[in-house]
Amino acid sequence: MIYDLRFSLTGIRFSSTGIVDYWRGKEMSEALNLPNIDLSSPDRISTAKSIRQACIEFGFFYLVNHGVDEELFRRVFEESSKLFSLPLEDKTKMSRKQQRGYTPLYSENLDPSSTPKGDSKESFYIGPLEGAIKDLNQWPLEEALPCWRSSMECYYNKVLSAGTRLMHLIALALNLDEDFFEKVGALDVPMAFLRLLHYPGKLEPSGEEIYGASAHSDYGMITLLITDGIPGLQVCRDKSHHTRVWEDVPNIKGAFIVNIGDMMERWTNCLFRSTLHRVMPTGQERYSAAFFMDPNSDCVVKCLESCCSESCPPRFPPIRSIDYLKERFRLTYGS
Ligand SMILES: O=C(O)CCC(=O)C(=O)O
Ligand SMILES: [Fe+2]
Repeated sequence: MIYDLRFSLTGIRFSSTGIVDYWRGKEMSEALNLPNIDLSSPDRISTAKSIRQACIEFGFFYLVNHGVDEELFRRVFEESSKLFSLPLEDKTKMSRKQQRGYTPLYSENLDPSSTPKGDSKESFYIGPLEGAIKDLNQWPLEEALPCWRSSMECYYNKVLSAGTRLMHLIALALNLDEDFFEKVGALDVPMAFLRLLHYPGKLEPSGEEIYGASAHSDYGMITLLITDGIPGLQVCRDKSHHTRVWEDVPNIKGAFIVNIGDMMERWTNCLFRSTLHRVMPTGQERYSAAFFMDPNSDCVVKCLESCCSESCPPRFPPIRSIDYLKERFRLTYGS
């Protein structure tokens, strides 16, 4: 028997894979209360401790006082909406190549075990703006969208700078020197991707289970996400449990929602968790922008000494960042 009470935002579903999904909605008092991390706090030691706690407990937190102003968030969403409103033919001219450019509706399936159709979202990726690979980016024609490229470049650079400051605190949170991630070469030219996302409100009727983004964890070091405030994002804190409990992540205006990715989980031998999350369609159109901050291609991600011992050996072998990312993209897109 399949119960699908998805649109009530509180429900239970027994899927064909035998995994039981249960999710808590707004009506219940237990809305997920993620910690707030203040990036500009002068008390860096206490901030690092709070980050450590948040990464162990949730793998998610809000980041405030990060130096990227709300007016720029607004501009990003305005320009993003202009791009997704272009005729499909124009968007298709910028189709995803080398992980840059446009991906159409249903082209990506983050969790093939749950839904064969693919996710109901379209997206646009912007890769590193520095180094030899900067020219791989694709941009809409300036005549069509005059302020588009400059707005996105400005946003990319500002989030990268906030993300780099956050990585210093994450190093402190792991009892490492604050420039540890620079020293291991993760941040020279980080493989940072800005991904604009658009979830259409109305979907064509389908007999299949459709997600905005099906259950997944992010691949890299950290992700800094902003949303337009429309709900839908949910996390499952215990991915290994047979019953998956999904909790809504409320938006906080002006704050980044930060989460730990799989490569950080590998670095920390699962001390910091890369938490499963998804986006449920609510019938409302939704925009978000995820900034995936991943290590420089050649950086080798290897269990930190402070995170392993004889009784707790490394769970993953060392891997080069680019090799790990390529494999994950291959599994997601089939290419
Ligand atoms: O749109 C969102 O709120 C989350 C998107 C996401 O998780 C992703 O693109 O990896
Ligand atoms: Fe994600």
